[in-house]
Amino acid sequence: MPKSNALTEPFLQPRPAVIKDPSKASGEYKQKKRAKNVSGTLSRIWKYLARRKLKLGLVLFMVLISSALALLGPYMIGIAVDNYLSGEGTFWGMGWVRFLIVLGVVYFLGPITMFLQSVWMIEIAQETVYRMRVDLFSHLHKLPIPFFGKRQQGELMSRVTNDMENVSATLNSSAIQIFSSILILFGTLGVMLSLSPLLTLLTFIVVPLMAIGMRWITRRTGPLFKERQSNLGDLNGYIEETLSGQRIIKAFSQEDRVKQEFAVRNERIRLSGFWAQTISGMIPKLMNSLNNLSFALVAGLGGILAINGQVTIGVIIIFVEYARQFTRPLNDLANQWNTLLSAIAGAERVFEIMDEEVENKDEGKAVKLDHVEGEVKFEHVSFGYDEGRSILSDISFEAKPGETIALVGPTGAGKTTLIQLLSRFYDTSSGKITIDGQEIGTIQRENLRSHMAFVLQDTFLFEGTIRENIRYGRLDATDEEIEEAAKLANAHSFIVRLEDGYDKKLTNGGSGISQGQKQLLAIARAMLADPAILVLDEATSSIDTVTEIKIQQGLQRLMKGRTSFVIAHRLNTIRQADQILVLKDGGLLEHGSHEELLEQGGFYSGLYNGLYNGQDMQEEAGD
Ligand SMILES: Nc1ncnc2c1ncn2[C@@H]1O[C@H](COP(=O)(O)OP(=O)(O)OP(=O)(O)O)[C@@H](O)[C@H]1O
Repeated sequence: MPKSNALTEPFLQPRPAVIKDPSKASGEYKQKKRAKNVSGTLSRIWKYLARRKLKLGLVLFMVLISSALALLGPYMIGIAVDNYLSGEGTFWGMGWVRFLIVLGVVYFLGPITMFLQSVWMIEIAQETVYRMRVDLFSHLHKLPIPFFGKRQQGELMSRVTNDMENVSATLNSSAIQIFSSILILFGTLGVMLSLSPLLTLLTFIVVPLMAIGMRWITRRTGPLFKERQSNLGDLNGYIEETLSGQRIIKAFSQEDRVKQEFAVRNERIRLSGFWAQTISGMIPKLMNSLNNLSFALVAGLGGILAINGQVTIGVIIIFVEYARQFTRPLNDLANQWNTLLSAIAGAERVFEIMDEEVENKDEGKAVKLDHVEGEVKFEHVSFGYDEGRSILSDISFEAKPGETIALVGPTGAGKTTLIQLLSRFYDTSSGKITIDGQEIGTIQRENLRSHMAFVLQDTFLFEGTIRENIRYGRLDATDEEIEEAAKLANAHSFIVRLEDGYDKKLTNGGSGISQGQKQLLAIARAMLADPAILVLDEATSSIDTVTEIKIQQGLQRLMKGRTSFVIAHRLNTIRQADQILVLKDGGLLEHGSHEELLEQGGFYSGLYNGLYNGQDMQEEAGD
């Protein structure tokens, strides 16, 4: 049996329902804003940042310089005024021209250092987030199928996009701004105290008022912003749901109802957004007023102190400037703090995924099979998705290389589950499954799956050309091999009739081609992969007779010489199978060829002789 080296089609889990209201649907979403382990998360972010230690050092150096320059400018002006008034004529030992030049340099260098620190920090931030994104994405793809079964797709998406974006934005500016704000704040305080403790006290008298005012406002805006976020999530979920359910909405003429529901959700955002923005818009006004109050106090009381000779005019000028200056970092700190906390929470959510155990964690000692004949054995296999609920129990059978095994049974009997165990998307609870005598638990998962191909009912096509989609079966296949596979699969004739032939671009999961054509492509893909073991889920949807015949022919060629497991719906397929496994309630009820089972006169023969009069065996079995 030839060997393939690529999985032909991911064994898709059914798409989880879209979150209607993320704040309700997932407890996790609610906790999103707060990190549980801030120091642990910060140290992990640091590990990424530390790769650019040198540049980071430069950034910090620039922050120090720019903060020092921000303090120096007003200080120099104050000194100059004092020295001028006292008629000293020199300023720090300099003539006024030199002094002005130095002052000019101080004010000129300030923005330059800020520009440099910001550009370098953006570079570090973008690289850090780039690496984190790469790690997260590659980790996501190593996670086992059960992980995806338990998670909301939208929620996972939001971690890769929103949370990463949050981290990115914060690293870009907030982190450095917070650091610089703290430096300026303490620097200002230090210089002020050294000049006049009394004036410092006067200047800072407004700080508690600011704190009280800010607290009053944020207490009101906090819940409003949260509500707005949650409403936004709700609206996003609704838009996603209605877009993916477009056909159903149109088919049931639900457009008006959908519009009304959208309007209700949209209105909720408008209201919460209005109040959140209006109340938070009061912050700058409050800050401004208190700033002016501080200015008046320093100017007025400072004047009295100056008359009494306790401080100089220059010192008052320095204080007036600083008073204006220190509210900015205070403001920044208040603004950036929340952003920082939410970014840490976002990073934590990203790391949470990275900490999930990967599928091939302990595969170091696992074997790799270069060649597979296709002998498959199930020995007393039992399994349950959740503890305490058995789905398959004590299944035993043997498939010889090249045989076709039809899986028959009512809906929910466990046919898909059996296939999932064979491809090790899930591991058995007890018993063992072997391929060519090798227990599958001891084979590297990727290697195991490379010997299998899947043709499922719902063919998944990626955005790209038809050629690329077939090549998914084996990435190193030549164009000739792709065409050869398409010919064998009976897909070639329809492909060449398309406008761009093999180069036709497929979008939206292959919206431009029919269901039957999609299946032909899936067969071509599997043909190209050339696996020893094949998994087929026969389509139940009705396809026109000509295409149906083409699919059947393609499948016959594909199955030839390969061990094939078919979740069979067509009587023909079932009749021709070497073995039929009749599953019922998770157990192997009957097992044998079509003739043997008819002779047994059991469930299968009952189905066949009595109930069966249509096309779909599984449907009848379920009734
Ligand atoms: N990811 C899962 N987690 C929990 N239970 C599951 C999961 N997938 C399937 N089940 C349950 O396992 C049982 C068997 O499902 P399975 O999909 O194997 O049946 P099936 O025979 O393939 O049905 P159908 O013919 O309808 O596709 C069902 O009761 C189903 O609810």
